[in-house]
Amino acid sequence: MKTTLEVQNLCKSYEDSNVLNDINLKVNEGEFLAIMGQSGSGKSTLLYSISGMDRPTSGKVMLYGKDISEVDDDKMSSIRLNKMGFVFQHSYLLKNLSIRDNIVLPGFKARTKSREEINRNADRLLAKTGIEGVANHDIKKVSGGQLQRAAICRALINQPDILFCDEPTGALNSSTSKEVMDIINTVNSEGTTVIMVTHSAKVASRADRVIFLMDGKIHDELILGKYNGEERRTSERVQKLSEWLEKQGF
Ligand SMILES: Nc1ncnc2c1ncn2[C@@H]1O[C@H](COP(=O)(O)OP(=O)(O)OP(=O)(O)O)[C@@H](O)[C@H]1O
Repeated sequence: MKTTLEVQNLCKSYEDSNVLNDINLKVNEGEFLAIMGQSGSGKSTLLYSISGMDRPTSGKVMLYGKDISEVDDDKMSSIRLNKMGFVFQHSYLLKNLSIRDNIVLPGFKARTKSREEINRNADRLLAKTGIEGVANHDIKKVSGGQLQRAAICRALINQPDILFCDEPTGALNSSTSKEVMDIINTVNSEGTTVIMVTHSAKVASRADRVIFLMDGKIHDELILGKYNGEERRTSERVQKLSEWLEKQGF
């Protein structure tokens, strides 16, 4: 199995506090990894340090075998634009653009595909996420769930190798969360590697593997295997994960 991302001896400090301490982690191609831990345990710091949004203090981050921890800022921006997609708790869509224009923008910025191809990709993503009906709407005139679907489309417009998600359902109600997680599972089942930070056992139960951060280290991991959406198995996964989280003191 191919390794998409490998983290070697990663440490991250802010002034005099060590947030991450000698993290080693391999994420396989097509894997869905969830990162959990108490508030302040360093989950977002880990996500940002491995996705080039922030720099590790020491250690290496290898993307398909190439060290990206020390590339210059321009190269890192290009890697983020072309190889990585990002979804956060809030959609951060641009207010003066329509849903569709927000989605195609990173496609035009990347300058690797023709206008026609970018538009075709946008149409495919809008249909896949069920928001084609609001494509030309102002972002102030759609629901929170539709905004988050649009954020997922925008993250996928350049067909990234990895989708990084930081609390992607944190601002959504439970039925909208389920719909957004169904989309993320579909994207993953089509081959995109997903790395997601979440507080929620229900959301993390969609992942293949969950790691638990404590004291700046990976304290434990739980293998859940591929999610198949079947109701009974979903509740078994949540149950197994909740018991494991209880053991971690969560
Ligand atoms: N830019 C920064 N400067 C200084 N300290 C920071 C910075 N970013 C994060 N920290 C500190 O690093 C620690 C880990 O923060 P981080 O946001 O990664 O935790 P988290 O597990 O994602 O928390 P939460 O679940 O509350 O979002 C915290 O103590 C935080 O105060």
